[in-house]
Amino acid sequence: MEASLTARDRVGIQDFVLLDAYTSETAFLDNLRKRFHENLIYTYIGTLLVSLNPYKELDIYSKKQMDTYMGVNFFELPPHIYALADNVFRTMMSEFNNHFILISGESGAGKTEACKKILHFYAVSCPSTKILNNVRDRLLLSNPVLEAFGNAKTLKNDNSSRFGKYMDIQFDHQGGAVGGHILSYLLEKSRVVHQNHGERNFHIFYQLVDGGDEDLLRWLGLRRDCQHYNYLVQGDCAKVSSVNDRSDWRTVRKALSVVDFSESDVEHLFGIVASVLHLGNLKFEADTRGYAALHNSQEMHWLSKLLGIPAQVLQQGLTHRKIEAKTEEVFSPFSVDHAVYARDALAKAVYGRTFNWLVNKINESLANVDSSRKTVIGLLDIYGFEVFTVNSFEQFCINYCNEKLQQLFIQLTLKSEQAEYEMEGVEWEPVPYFNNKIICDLVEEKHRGIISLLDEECLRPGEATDFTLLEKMEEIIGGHPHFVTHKLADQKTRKSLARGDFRLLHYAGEVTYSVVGFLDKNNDLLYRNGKEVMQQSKNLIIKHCFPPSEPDQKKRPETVVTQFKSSLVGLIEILGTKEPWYVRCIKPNEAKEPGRFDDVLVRHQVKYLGLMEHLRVRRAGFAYRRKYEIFLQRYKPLCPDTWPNWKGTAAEGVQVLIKHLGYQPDEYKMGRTKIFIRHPRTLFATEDAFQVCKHKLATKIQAKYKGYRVKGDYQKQKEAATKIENCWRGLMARKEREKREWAVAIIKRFIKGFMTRNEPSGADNREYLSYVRHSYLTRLRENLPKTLLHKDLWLTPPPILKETSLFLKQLFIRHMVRKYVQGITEERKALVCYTHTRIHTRIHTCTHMQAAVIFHNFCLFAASVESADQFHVQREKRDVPVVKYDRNGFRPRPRQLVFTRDAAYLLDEGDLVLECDFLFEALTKLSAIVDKCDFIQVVQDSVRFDIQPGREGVVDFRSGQESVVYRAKNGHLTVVIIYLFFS
Ligand SMILES: Nc1ncnc2c1ncn2[C@@H]1O[C@H](COP(=O)(O)OP(=O)(O)OP(=O)(O)O)[C@@H](O)[C@H]1O
Repeated sequence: MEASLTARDRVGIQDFVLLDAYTSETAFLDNLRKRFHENLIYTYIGTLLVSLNPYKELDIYSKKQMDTYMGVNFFELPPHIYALADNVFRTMMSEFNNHFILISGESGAGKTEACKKILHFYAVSCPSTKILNNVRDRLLLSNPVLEAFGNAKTLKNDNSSRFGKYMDIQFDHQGGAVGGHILSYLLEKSRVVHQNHGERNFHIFYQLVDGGDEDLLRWLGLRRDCQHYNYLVQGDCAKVSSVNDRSDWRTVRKALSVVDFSESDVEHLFGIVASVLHLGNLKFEADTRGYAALHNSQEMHWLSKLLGIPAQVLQQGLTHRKIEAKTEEVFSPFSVDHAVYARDALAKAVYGRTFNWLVNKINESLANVDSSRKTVIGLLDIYGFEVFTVNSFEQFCINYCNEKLQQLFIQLTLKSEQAEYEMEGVEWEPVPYFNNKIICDLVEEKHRGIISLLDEECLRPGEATDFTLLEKMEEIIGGHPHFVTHKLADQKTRKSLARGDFRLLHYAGEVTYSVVGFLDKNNDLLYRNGKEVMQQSKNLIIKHCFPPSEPDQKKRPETVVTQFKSSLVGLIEILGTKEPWYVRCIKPNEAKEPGRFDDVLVRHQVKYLGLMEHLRVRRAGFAYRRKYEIFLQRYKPLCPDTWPNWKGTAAEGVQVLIKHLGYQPDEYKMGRTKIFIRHPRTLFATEDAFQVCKHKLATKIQAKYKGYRVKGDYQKQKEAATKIENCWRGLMARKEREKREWAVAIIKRFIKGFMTRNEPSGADNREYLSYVRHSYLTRLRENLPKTLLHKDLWLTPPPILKETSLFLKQLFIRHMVRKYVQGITEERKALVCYTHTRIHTRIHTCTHMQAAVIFHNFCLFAASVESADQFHVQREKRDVPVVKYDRNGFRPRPRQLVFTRDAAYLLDEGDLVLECDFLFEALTKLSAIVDKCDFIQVVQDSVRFDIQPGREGVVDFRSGQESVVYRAKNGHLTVVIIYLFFS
């Protein structure tokens, strides 16, 4: 409710308790009308729910709506029948006590619909198991059965309940619906034999005739034609557009099997329904003596068959009354009128008792088999106050019932108000209200009450009539302030009262009753032999309804009003032990039209439902009361000390808050757990202040929330990033470790391979050797000698590749030679060829003498010459390779002849080096060719030359066993063996 305080101007106030002008009927109506036009059919008076019949389907009863209301605080959502049902259920579950919901209102106001909505809510919201679903189905399906037998079309309502109904739903400790029990009150039996124009008999008759299949109708001796039956045509409206008898018949048939009716039960039940129709068609004619005689042998045949009573017995029972004298029984014949009366009485009795049997049968099916502890919610769907133009015995009973319920309401409400004040420690303030006990007493007081007087008149011997009853009432209760008759009334009032009327001033308003028919209806006489006839029935239901040992047969049966009074006492006892909840239904217009709000009609009902009275009681003390926690939670933003959080107790918080708001001491009271606010205006002012502050707060909260969300997102992202980083690092560390392990294994293998490199290839060194091989070959490829002259610079092989290296070297030299030769130009070839030929030619002519002249003093010459022959031969075969050397790597060797431009630049690039084994011969030949004997100087000791300008070098020549060149300690280049230097 708090949530909707804001919308109060547009849609009215959701709780009448908050209506400032709570004593004004007009203000009350205004609020109802405002809400009704917004399709808001529910409004509270505290916890009482006022319900306006919308006469149209509203989308407020869906499963979604049920879910919305389930488990939500009563005042948090807009008023709804589901809110009430849920609140009752939750209170029952938390307090483990019994409750009842009293649904009242005039005919067509929506009581039965409200009852069904509550039942549906429980069917959906309660826990469900197979067994519970079974009970649930029975509870739900008992409705169409009861409606078929107990409802009828009236002028006010096409589906009017013609009985009061109290239904207990039993719940186990977990909230599952485990059983149910139904009590019915005051079925309008007279409808069986008589209907006003525009009204119908009970639905079941039309359903059977219209919907029953051919075989069934044939078996029951019925025609498919309602017009054929006297009991169905008096209202002249057997067909109603809003009622589909055929489909309702199917529903009822199905429901009967769900609520445990056996085939035989169903057979007997419809046998009785058909019997009532046959009874209605019985016609009496006066015989010659003026006594009633029966002629419809056809109807009698079917009656006899369906009720299982011999036709003669039936006939006798319907046309004679049994009179018991002292020693014998005498049958006195009926007049036609008496016979008709007896027939109708029998029809009413049969139907009425069958209805009771039906209720009992349903109760058997709903009975809770488990005797464990259970709590109960009762639904009382009972007629509201009835005020017609002509009010009769029925209205008297109904209005009496409402007086009793109002009594109960006052007791329970005031009791609970008082209990609440006491519990809260708030001083009890007496509530000014009208106590209707005085009217209840007027009706039910022993010996003096209307009921007593009525019964007395019914039972007393002599000529008692409705008018003698009226006189008696005038005599005994004539002075009562709530009773008036034509005779007792003042001049002004008398005009509105007929002679046979009496008026009661009920708590809800005055009602004028016509005394005509009171005695008859109260007697509801079924002649004794009518009962005895029925006791012979073979129909099991009739047998059950008319037991042979009916208590005290000889005593007069209890009158209707006494029975009703006793059942009401029973009902009040049942209700008195339970917590009350109320639904008051209001009919907005007589035309059953949606959207039409008839002020006069509604005002009338507001009055007769006692809503103003109810509101007065509720408002007697304080208009508003709430738990401190709830109040503080809503209004704490209005005080800087309580916003955003109050650290102390809720009660202290509320105290601080209302001090800040400037509440005056007489405006409120602080209870133990609740704050009580006397006037709605105090609350509304607080609410208005809250609305103003709410918008500012909303902006703040929104900003905070956004910040919080962003922060939250950032925090989440950060956490995620840290997680990813950790994972990544872990992964990398794992990889690094694996890499290292792998490297260590490789290095280990390498070292082991190195250590065993000279051993034969095996597991330990296979890899290493392969690496060595690969490495050597790679390096070799990159360091191959560039020319033939550098062939000795061949890369030293590892031991395992010595052989391979040698082989490769030979291959390479051969390859180089081939390349060199291929690279010699034709010109050069010619030159080399010429030189060779000249050397070759001249060498033969070279004499030993010439050589001796040139090298006469050279010690090695002789040795060389000695081998001259051999030299000759070999010389002819050999080529003389000419090789270019680079400066750095070259050391002249014996048998090499270097042609250089300048001795100072020995072995400059471009010098020609001639290598030959027969050096002396070659030089002799050269000297012969140039024809200069002094061309060759043999230097024995040492020779000086310029290494570079200004820097002098010395070469010392020495003979020795082995030809060696080295740098001596004195820095001179020392050449051992034969060395010839020429320039
Ligand atoms: N909440 C509702 N929503 C829609 N229609 C409704 C509602 N309540 C009642 N009605 C309509 O009003 C009709 C009469 O309602 P209902 O039978 O419940 O009245 P009642 O008070 O039980 O009358 P009676 O005392 O004659 O049995 C329903 O058949 C239905 O058409």
